[in-house]
Amino acid sequence: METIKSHIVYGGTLRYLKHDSATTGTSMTLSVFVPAGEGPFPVLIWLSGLTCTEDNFTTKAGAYKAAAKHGVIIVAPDTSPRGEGVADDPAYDMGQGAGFYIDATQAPWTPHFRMESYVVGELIALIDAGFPTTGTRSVFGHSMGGHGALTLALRHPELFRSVSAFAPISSPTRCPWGEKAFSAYLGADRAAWAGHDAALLIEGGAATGVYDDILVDQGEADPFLVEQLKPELLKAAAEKAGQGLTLRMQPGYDHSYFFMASFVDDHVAFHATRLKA
Ligand SMILES: N[C@@H](CCC(=O)N[C@@H](CS)C(=O)NCC(=O)O)C(=O)O
Repeated sequence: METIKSHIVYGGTLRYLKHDSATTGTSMTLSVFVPAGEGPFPVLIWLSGLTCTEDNFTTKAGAYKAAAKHGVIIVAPDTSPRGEGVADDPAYDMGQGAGFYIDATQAPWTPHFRMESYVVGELIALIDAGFPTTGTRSVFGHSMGGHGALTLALRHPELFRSVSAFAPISSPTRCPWGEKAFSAYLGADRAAWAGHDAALLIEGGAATGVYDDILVDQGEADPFLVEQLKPELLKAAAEKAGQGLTLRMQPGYDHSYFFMASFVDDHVAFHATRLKA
């Protein structure tokens, strides 16, 4: 792992890092905040949305004051493999910057687009080997990364203590962003899609009894709310399955990091409580 740059913030150390990933077959970038002190500290993984790199959350979310206060490491990976020789698409919602936290099964995406395996395998191992962690972790994210946080937590409940999301794509099999990405990365057979749909996973009882509560914040003035995000599908699924879900509709807030900065302290506290239980 190579350190690109490092800053002290709220007494802790924030590093931008780069490493060669065996999973994606590319160089991958990430940021890691480690609080002051020797630790060990629990880990909170952040997954960003469409068009983002590790930098958007790191510079805009304002999460490190709360992370320092609660003694939590925060890791923010890039949203996809990148570089020459990596498949891409001119659209903002496909290809580089739009990895959707799944392992592609279709050409031309298969060799590098393996973001599920990257996050739950290599990234977790890298952090536990390179930093003073307790070996416990939680996950949260925004939009495409909210979908990533929810689905990875539901698919791998043994790896995470808690999960939360901002404006998640609640049911990618039932919205244009998800239908487009899943068609390309997973193919036309919708049977392969269901296992990567948070609402369907919850409805099917994927992690019932594992997570006491799932915290979701959603801005009511988010331009993607009705067509893409559909938190009502998450809510209906949770009610049907008896899954704890706190969906907070936030009047006036949009889809931006200003919205997330306004509520990120609540999310860090939500996870810190569960990581230290
Ligand atoms: N049309 C927008 C859609 C993408 C978008 O809103 N991305 C969200 C995540 S889904 C984001 O976090 N953008 C980066 C930022 O606000 O820093 C764009 O191209 O920026």
